[in-house]
Amino acid sequence: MPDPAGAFAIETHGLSKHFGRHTAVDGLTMSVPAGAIAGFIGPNGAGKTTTLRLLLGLVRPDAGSATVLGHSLTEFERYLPRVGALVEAPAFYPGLSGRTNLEVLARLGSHPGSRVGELLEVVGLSDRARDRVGTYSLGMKQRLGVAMALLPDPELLILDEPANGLDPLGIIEMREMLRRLAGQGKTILLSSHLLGELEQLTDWLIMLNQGKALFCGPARELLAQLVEVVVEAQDAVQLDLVGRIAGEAGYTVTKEDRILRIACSAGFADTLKRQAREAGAPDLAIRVREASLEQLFLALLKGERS
Ligand SMILES: Nc1ncnc2c1ncn2[C@@H]1O[C@H](COP(=O)(O)OP(=O)(O)OP(=O)(O)O)[C@@H](O)[C@H]1O
Repeated sequence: MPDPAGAFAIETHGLSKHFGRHTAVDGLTMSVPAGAIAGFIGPNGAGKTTTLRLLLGLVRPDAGSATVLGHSLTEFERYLPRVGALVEAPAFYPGLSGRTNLEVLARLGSHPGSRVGELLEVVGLSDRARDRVGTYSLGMKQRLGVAMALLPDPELLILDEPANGLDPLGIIEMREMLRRLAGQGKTILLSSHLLGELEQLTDWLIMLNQGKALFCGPARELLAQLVEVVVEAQDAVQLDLVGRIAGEAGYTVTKEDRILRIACSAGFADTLKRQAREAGAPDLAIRVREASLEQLFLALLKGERS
């Protein structure tokens, strides 16, 4: 959980990065509280990887400022030793075992080699630690990449799509591992397109679009912005009527057999119930529940584009 003292592990103010005439990060202001598992979401090309690379000192900003673990981006040598990252596909020696790869990296980075066994355990690779990395599956390589990021025993972990290419079991294992690491007090910032996964894992969310933050705050707060109204009826005419009311109000309506799902504000859910009754559709079963992160994501993007 985020640090109750309210300290931020990451803060950016008006951070910008251009590539030629293209603006990848556009005056981005965001924060990640210490101790949080923060999800970084946004459509393809929103600027997530570029932001993570800026935070890691891999590219320099054109404007704006940021602090990581209390130090300005310009003092990256002061905070980078306390940060573990998996941003680009990690490079390993394919002919060496997972264990030897980590031992070599520990020696190169002057990290204690005694941590290697423990880290292989943490990422669930102990059984295959003596096999050559060239024989590892994509998921095993991802987990070895996380072990590599953990070598310096970092306070902050920055992971770009760590569940990329993992099978469902691998995704669950990654989730449990990240929870364990957060339980040790580490701050984790991870980008992902797996919104259902982030919904289960994160307590803080940053949603990026075209290099700007559409939302930055507690995940609960974002999820509370939208509800899902589920309307059931035997009579298709009544369902169509409700669908029309919601559609005319600009909300997205999904229809499945005799069920309508409408992602809308809590206030509109009450309006919808009343209008449906008044319009002569009294036999509807209407339930209101919290919307999913995926619905919110689509609603926020739709709002931006309209
Ligand atoms: N080195 C670069 N040179 C030129 N353009 C770049 C470079 N890196 C990123 N971009 C551009 O900046 C924009 C943001 O890219 P970025 O990789 O940060 O997005 P992203 O949110 O991580 O996307 P995805 O979800 O697809 O990984 C894109 O339009 C991309 O083409």
